[in-house]
Amino acid sequence: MQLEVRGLKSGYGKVQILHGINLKVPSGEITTVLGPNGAGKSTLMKTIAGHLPMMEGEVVHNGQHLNGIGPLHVCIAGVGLVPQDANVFSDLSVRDNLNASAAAFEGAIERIAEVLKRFPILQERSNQLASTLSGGERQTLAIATALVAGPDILLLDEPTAGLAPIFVDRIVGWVEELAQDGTGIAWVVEQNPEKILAISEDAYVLDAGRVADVLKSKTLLEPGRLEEVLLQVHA
Ligand SMILES: Nc1ncnc2c1ncn2[C@@H]1O[C@H](COP(=O)(O)OP(=O)(O)OP(=O)(O)O)[C@@H](O)[C@H]1O
Repeated sequence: MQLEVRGLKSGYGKVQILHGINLKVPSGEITTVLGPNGAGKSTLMKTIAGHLPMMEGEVVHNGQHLNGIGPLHVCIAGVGLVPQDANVFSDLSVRDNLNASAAAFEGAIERIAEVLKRFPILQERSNQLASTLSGGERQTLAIATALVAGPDILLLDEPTAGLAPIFVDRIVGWVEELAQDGTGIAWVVEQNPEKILAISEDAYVLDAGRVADVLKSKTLLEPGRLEEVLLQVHA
């Protein structure tokens, strides 16, 4: 089981941002996506998830083509996205955010209990409005609402950005567990790269809408190597 992206081109209106991306997200592995600001990492995640139309290319998951089926059907097919921003309903409680996500997916109501067990902090705060959660709690809720849909591929767009180290460690730990349970993870990484590279298999380096390099993530943990790779794409 895996997600495969072939020759993907997309952008905003007539402005093309991605120029033929090839990417594999195998199940049970964490695949990182790195690159400078504006390289197209979020655009890639949004396009795979069906939030942006593709101009060309294919997204195939377990043999099913996801092109043009729209975000809800991409989720139903088993590919979930945790976007960088606006990833929870602020005016709803934690519990109602989970219920709202569950409403669209078969068997999802039963998964709420599993998800709350995985994230006890959300259980404790189930009646609290999402707008009053801390940044780390809100990101946890965003991940939890994606999990309620029962994805076997999860796209994470910088879920640890700006979080306190304790939440970074928790999220890294949870995502590692999800991968061990068989979920394929694509993780857009900017902050805390070392923690994520240490548990990831392949790293895709994006630059100006193209894949500049595909490396074994652990090689980027060698002193100075990550900086070197990112400087090369800036050159
Ligand atoms: N809604 C939009 N309309 C038009 N252009 C956009 C839109 N969103 C992003 N872009 C442009 O697309 C390009 C890629 O942006 P994207 O957010 O995908 O990059 P990124 O690699 O995720 O960057 P960052 O690390 O800063 O989040 C940028 O030039 C950006 O200005």
